[in-house]
Formats: sequence, structure tokens, C-alpha cells
Amino acid sequence: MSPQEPFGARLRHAMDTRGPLCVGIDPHASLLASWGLDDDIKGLETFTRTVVEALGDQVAVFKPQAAFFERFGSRGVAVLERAVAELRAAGGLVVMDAKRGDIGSTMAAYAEAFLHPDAPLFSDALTVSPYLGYESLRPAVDLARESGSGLFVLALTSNPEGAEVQRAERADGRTIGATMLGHLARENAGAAPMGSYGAVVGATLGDLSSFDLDINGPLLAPGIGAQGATPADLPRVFGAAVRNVVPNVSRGVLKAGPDAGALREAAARFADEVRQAVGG
Ligand SMILES: O=c1ccn([C@@H]2O[C@H](COP(=O)(O)O)[C@@H](O)[C@H]2O)c(=O)[nH]1
Repeated sequence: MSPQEPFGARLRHAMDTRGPLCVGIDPHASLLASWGLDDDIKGLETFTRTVVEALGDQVAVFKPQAAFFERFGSRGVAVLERAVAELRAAGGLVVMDAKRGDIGSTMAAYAEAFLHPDAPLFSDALTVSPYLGYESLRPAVDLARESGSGLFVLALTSNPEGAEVQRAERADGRTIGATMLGHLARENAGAAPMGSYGAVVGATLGDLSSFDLDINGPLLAPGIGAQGATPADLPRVFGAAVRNVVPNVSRGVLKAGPDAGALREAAARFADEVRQAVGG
């Protein structure tokens, strides 16, 4: 396998040149309807192509939500494959939001599906769930290292229900979320300009100063727009770690479509607000 430059380095470069915004590609049935499209494979194709053509050369990071493609079966997955290839060809980085997680032997197959350069869905990074135990992710951690791709591990998710699991305390008093952040800090130790193993930390969570977010890796921050957080919240939520935050907006941008210019304006507006809030 000939490795690319590590994901962390490629991401830092993309954030420095295009800004840190991540636009989610979430073809909800309600969005297809508001774009005047049918909730079928043709609608999915048109929606996805429009987003790719409008934003592919302007935004640093894209996060397709696999579920919205998988619900159309193999033809939906084919649309996703094309989008991944086209976004990468346009210079965007693709974080596949598939939230995979299983026992190690199965996790190895999930890793092959998204992080092996020969895979049809080869992406720059993959979201993974550590709730079968962090070490169950080891095959994905190893393959990501080999292929120069990255991971985003669910640590403190943007939804209120996440607290039930992620803020639960272990016998030593440490929360599960903090434990995941600690694992990632160890994976990223010594990496420059930053490591390739990121955490998902919701922008909706308010003050997180009780957590050590200094993992020397990226923090993918969903929750801006439709879930109520704003770019102005980022410094308060992330403190000094805001420098490594990749803020995600999905519906907040997509609802501006189907006009390509309006999509570009919406993404540019969020990007400006992020720049004003975090500097750079
Ligand atoms: O903690 C998490 C992890 C992932 N997500 C995903 O991000 C987008 C958010 O979409 P919006 O339309 O901007 O609300 C979506 O794909 C979620 O599955 C998250 O929201 N929170």
C-alpha cells in the first residue's frame, strides 16, 4: 500500500487554505422535497450532484451521511461512491459518516470498506463508534495509519441522549467520554502538525472545560445550524482546542438549495461566521 500524506497533515493544510468548515451531505427526504425532487434514486442523484458541483472546489471537508444513501440500496451506494470520488478529485476531504463499530474481527472488514485505497468507498476518514470498547477499533486505527487516512471517534456527541453513556463514570471517576479523548491523545502523541485520530464532540454541549480536549488531533463538531448551535458558540465550547475544530453544518447549508449560487452563499456565510468566531 503506498500511503498518502497522513490525514492529520492533509486536514491541517485544507483548513489553512479553504477554512475549517465541513459541509454535511445529508439527503433527507424533506430536503429532497423542498428542492422539488422526488424521494427516489433520481432525486438522490440530482441532489448529490448539485452539492458536489456547487461546493466541491470551495469547502475543505465534506461529510456524507451514509444512511441517507444506504436507504436506496445498491443504487444509493453507487451515488455515494461517485460523490466521494468527485469530491476528492475537486480537492475536498471526505469524512464518511457511517459510525461503524463492532468486534475487532468485523471492525477489520469495516475498515477495509472505507479506509483501504482499493475500496470503492475509500474516504479520507471514517466516523467510528467505540462503544464495543476502544480497543475493538484497533484494526481501523492500524489500517488508517497504513493508508494515510483518519478516524473520528464518537466521544461526546451532539445529541442530548449521548450523555447517558458518554458522561457515565467508571470506577475511577473518569467519564467514558474523557476516556475516549485520552485514548485519542495517546494515538496522536508526537504527530505534527496534528494527528489523524479525531474525536466527535458536539458544538451543542456548552462549556466543556471539565474535559481535556487537547488530543493533538481534529475535533469534528456537529450541531451547528439545525441542532441549534452557532459558530459564535465555538470558542466557549472548545476553549483553546478551537484551533483544531472542524465545525460541521449539514441541513443549515443544504436547505439553501437547489440553486447552486445560494448553496455557495450559505456555505460562505457559515465559513465567515466561523472565521470571525475562531480567527484565522
Ligand atoms: O454527535 C453527532 C455525530 C454525528 N452527527 C451527524 O452530523 C450531521 C448533523 O446534521 P445537521 O443537519 O447539521 O444537524 C448528521 O449527519 C448527524 O448524523 C451529529 O449530528 N451529531
